[in-house]
Amino acid sequence: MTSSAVITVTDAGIRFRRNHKGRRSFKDLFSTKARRSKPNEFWALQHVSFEVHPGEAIGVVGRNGQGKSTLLKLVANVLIPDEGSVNVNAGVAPLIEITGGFVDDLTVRDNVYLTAGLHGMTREQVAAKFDDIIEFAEIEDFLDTPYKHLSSGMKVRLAFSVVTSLEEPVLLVDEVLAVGDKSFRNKCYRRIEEMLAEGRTLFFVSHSEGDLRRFCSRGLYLDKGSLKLDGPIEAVLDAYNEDYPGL
Ligand SMILES: Nc1ncnc2c1ncn2[C@@H]1O[C@H](COP(=O)(O)OP(=O)(O)OP(=O)(O)O)[C@@H](O)[C@H]1O
Repeated sequence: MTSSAVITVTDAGIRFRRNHKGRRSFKDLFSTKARRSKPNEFWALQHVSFEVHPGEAIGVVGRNGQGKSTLLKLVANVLIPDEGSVNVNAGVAPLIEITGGFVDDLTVRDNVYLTAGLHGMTREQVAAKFDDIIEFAEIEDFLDTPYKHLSSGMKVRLAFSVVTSLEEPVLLVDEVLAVGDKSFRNKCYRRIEEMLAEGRTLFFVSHSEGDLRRFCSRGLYLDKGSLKLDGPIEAVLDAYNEDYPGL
């Protein structure tokens, strides 16, 4: 790892089971690695290596199911690789799986405090930002509403607003901009641009070429669980379009 890298992924691999019945048994916990059963396992990612430097904006492209979200979860430390390593030496604000970080039965207000608190913000720091977070999400009238009663668009607004208010150097965004309406999307674009101007590092999964070209200078192209290409975003999109014309 070079000293300036903020993310270093070295020969990382992760495998999943295709069905729940195939889950490892309790007995497997006590078996040696070689003797464990491996029903229906497959490698969602394998032999993935790259480094990211502070301030880079990286777009992750690939067809459905090729490991993009899995890669972001590895960087967010939500998943641990089965092979190789993923080192992230900065705080990460993850906007991945929208409903992930929020608690259904807590109110909007409590969820904001909880999520920001989990990322190290004090109550005072959250209080100072609270009105801005709610105003950006445009959910002033729902502060005491349980999170589960928000519409799906409102959930996205809240998640985007909270996560981009965290003072973490690395921002992970997985396919959320497609969900909001047009005016909200434009606000999100401006906020991402502000964050990039501040020198933060962006990891961006999207199926929108326009969004990828707008924010990202570098691309990672995942195909069949491998990192097929790591290069300038234009070259990565060209390669992807060539492999899968008309998508
Ligand atoms: N927790 C899990 N358990 C089992 N399989 C999983 C799990 N998470 C992901 N997978 C599988 O791993 C593969 C990669 O999934 P992933 O969500 O990373 O793809 P993706 O490239 O983000 O796809 P999309 O563009 O559809 O969002 C898929 O085959 C998916 O079914």
